[in-house]
Amino acid sequence: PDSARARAEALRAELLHHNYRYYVLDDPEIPDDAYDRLLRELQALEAEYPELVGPDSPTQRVGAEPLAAFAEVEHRLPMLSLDNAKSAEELAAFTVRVGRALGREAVDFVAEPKLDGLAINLTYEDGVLSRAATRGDGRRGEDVTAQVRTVRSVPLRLRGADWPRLLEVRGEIVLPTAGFARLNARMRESGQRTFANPRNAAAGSLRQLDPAVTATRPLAFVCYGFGAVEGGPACATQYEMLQALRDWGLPLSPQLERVRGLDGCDAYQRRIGALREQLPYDIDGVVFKVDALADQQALGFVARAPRWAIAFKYPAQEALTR
Ligand SMILES: NC(=O)n1nc(-c2ccco2)nc1N
Repeated sequence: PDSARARAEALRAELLHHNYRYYVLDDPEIPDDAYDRLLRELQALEAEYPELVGPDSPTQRVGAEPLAAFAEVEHRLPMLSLDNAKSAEELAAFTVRVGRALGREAVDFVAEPKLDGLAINLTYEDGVLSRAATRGDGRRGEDVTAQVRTVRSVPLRLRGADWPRLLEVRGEIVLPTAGFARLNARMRESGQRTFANPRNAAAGSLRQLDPAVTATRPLAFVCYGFGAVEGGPACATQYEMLQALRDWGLPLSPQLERVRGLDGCDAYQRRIGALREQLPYDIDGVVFKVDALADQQALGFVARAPRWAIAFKYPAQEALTR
């Protein structure tokens, strides 16, 4: 059934594109019912010709039967933890230390909000999502592939071209504040325990053995880095690498910026601190990373935290009665 195969491939490509428009760009091109009609046509084709079903098919978001437990997986490269700066003085000390170690005055940093969710590692092989794992202890985490496949802003297949044959993407799964309130209301109605905060709700939703339950939770994904990379374009800076991830269809923080020196970092942390309540999800600070990858290599790490990055933390938000 070559015509069926061709039709299924065309539908898959079209549905992946519309999923990207809606869930990653938040800018759909077609109405929901048109999307559902395409999805139902593909589901019917795949039911008639099961050999057409691939792991990147949008019909395979809510996948297999739940496993009895989570498998453990080892990250190809450890997932780092971040050193904290809790004051403008400590942030200044970080930028001075970095400038001195690099023998340079104004160092460029990549700056972004520090999302307060669950850190995960996505593995794309030949452009197709092959595995997702929690951070765990930094070296080993839990295999949550089936659960992460239900998160619509995680692409099942990379867009664009010349992506690396192996690409590990690091990011945060969050439960946006609006969805968190709706979820707790649903939990109360069904007599279940509510979640204390969106971070616990995201972790609880991902660490559900049954992916069908995860699929009912309004989770979002924002990527902020990469792990093992084999092949693909050579990038000299963190910012270039993040733009490449964006081109391949991965969602980045809208507040991602490049800033210069202490003044740039300080202005950024003030700006995001003023925006904090308006952001759609919880953040517990901002993160600054030295932009040039050669500088990151030169600075290396202390224990597990890199010398080339710092998290500037805000005071904990008053425990809002959500
Ligand atoms: N949570 C969060 O938003 N993070 N976490 C990192 C990170 C952790 C280790 C290296 O980078 N970066 C950002 N934006």
